[in-house]
Amino acid sequence: MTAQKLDGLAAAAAIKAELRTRVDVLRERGVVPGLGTLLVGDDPASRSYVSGKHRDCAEVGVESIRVDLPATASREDVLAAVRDLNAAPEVTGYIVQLPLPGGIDENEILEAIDPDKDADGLHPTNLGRLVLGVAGELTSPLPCTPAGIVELLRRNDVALAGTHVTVIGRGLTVGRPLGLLLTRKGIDATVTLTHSRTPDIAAEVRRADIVVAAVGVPHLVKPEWIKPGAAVVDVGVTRVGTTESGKAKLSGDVDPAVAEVAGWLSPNPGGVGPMTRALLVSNVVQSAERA
Ligand SMILES: Nc1nc(=O)c2c([nH]1)NC[C@@H]1CN(c3ccc(C(=O)N[C@@H](CCC(=O)O)C(=O)O)cc3)C=[N+]21
Repeated sequence: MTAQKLDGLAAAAAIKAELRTRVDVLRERGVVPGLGTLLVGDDPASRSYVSGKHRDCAEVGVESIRVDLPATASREDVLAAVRDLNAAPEVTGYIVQLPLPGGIDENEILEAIDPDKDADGLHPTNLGRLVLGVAGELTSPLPCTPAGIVELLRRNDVALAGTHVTVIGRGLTVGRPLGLLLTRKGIDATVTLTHSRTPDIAAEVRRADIVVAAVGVPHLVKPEWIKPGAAVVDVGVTRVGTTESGKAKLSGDVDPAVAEVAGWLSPNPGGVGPMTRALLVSNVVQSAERA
């Protein structure tokens, strides 16, 4: 057996096509959505992610505003840049690329973002709205990777209601908010949220209908762990070296042999990454529509 591919590039392209129509409607009303990015330092992976976000915006007709600070920037420099982005009328939503260089308190920076311009859905007010709103429509921005995972499954007709989902990883951007999202009314999955101190992760994965791996441990998830036919979503990426031509060699959290047991598998790259970016643009368009 070989798993069906959860194609993130295809799903992201469909979402971006839908967003383009919404952006055209906004522009006719004189509203131009704009995404700001704040990047501190020169980590090559972060640079490449930020460039990808600007490319997506251009495809959809969203303006983008790029602010880059050197790795030596102080807490005050970063807070000043955040205040400028909060005040800039052409920025309808923005992100502060994580991780920030050591010594800068990320939570303090996230709290300084205007929640109405929080394109990542990581401001405490918006995370709080996700906690408070178990049912009904949420108009606040959702964290992009969790929302992208749910969209990727939905667009591939992988049912969520009544299923058991095991999430590996409790990080701020994926595991923790994903647990909240999947247990909302209308989605109705049952979630086991595992982490580095979980005694037997393999046992928690074995009973899952859907597995989401978001830890950044190369090939952690083994085929013997997977219930035959389960859907497996590979989120983590780790640089494991460089090719002869100098390109980064990347490894996901899922052993490729899982494809022989799983019913669905998201490739990595080409799975969750493009979905994260599409949902980011979606948050920016949504905030421009609200304004
Ligand atoms: N405030 C903040 N928000 C984020 O959303 C955020 C962040 N900080 N810090 C880092 C992580 C990582 N992340 C990725 C997004 C897209 C790809 C992506 O599109 N990857 C491509 C390949 C990468 C490439 O071609 O360069 C793929 O999976 O196919 C990867 C990683 C967002 N993050």
